[in-house]
Amino acid sequence: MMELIQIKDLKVHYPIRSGFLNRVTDHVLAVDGVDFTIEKGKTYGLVGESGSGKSTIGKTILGLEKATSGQIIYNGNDVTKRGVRKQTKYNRDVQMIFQDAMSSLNPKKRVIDIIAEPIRNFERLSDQEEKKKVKSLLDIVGMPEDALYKYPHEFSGGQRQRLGVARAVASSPKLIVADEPVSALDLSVQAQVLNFMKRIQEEFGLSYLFISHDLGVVKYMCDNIAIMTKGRFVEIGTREEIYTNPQHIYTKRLLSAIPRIDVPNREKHMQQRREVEKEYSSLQKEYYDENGRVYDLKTISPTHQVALKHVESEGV
Ligand SMILES: Nc1ncnc2c1ncn2[C@@H]1O[C@H](COP(=O)(O)OP(=O)(O)OP(=O)(O)O)[C@@H](O)[C@H]1O
Repeated sequence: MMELIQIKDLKVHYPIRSGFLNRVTDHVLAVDGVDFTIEKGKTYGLVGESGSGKSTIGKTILGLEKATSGQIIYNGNDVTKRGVRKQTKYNRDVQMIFQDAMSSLNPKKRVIDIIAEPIRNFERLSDQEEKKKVKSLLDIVGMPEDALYKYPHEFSGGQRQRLGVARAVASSPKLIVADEPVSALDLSVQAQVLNFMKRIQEEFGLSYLFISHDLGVVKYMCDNIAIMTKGRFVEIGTREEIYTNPQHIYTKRLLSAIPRIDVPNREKHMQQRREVEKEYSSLQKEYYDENGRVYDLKTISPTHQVALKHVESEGV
């Protein structure tokens, strides 16, 4: 395996301020100690429900949020340090695609300026060269040349997402953080966008960090997957492992929630789902870690890095 970027014991805690002195009284443990590696040319999926900390990991890798502790190692450098990101090609090598291309594309700018922006940040091209480059990027994402001088509102949601991808690949990145890239799109358009994201991945040898709450989409896109809840990974594995042999009740529960449209198996699926829900709700025992923090069984897993000690419900 060829590793591109390594995340080590990453924690991102947001301060909560209160009282008339506006003192920090507590912290949201948005990301609370995760380890993973994204390989070259592969897609790493982060799955979990709203608020589990997925976006915070993405933003911290992009340098938009500050790590509280831990390391992000890229080409041997720890890029959680701002100075390191500036000195290296990191800011150029790591780009993003957002869920909502409408709000991430400047409505007052024309397509040529939107897509050329990352190029302008990193290299000086003549107007001619720049135009040629933007045209080729439009071609790569399957958009016509006459898009050059149009504005974002003149396109459909799927087309805007293509423009977002064209901008993300403009600086020839190595990694793209894609945060819910298709969630706002119609199902038929989702498939198109996912397919050309795959095509571009092959063409450029790109890696993706693919963030989604949709296990159907993740199965289609991701080679390795981490299931997240409350700032921690409860299960990590290859696509095969996660989908054919899920270990953690939380993963089983997410999988059983994928809607089934094949009618003959629907009743069987509903039965499995009821069983998972029953198992999930019957787990009342609690665990605590070395700092005395208490966890539900729901939120920890066999792969948990911290040695958790078991507390019988009656004993606490
Ligand atoms: N700037 C912030 N200040 C304080 N708390 C924050 C901030 N950003 C996120 N949080 C909190 O951190 C936790 C993780 O949020 P995050 O957005 O990473 O989750 P998520 O899994 O991406 O969810 P979603 O899919 O809804 O975006 C949540 O409890 C959220 O309320």
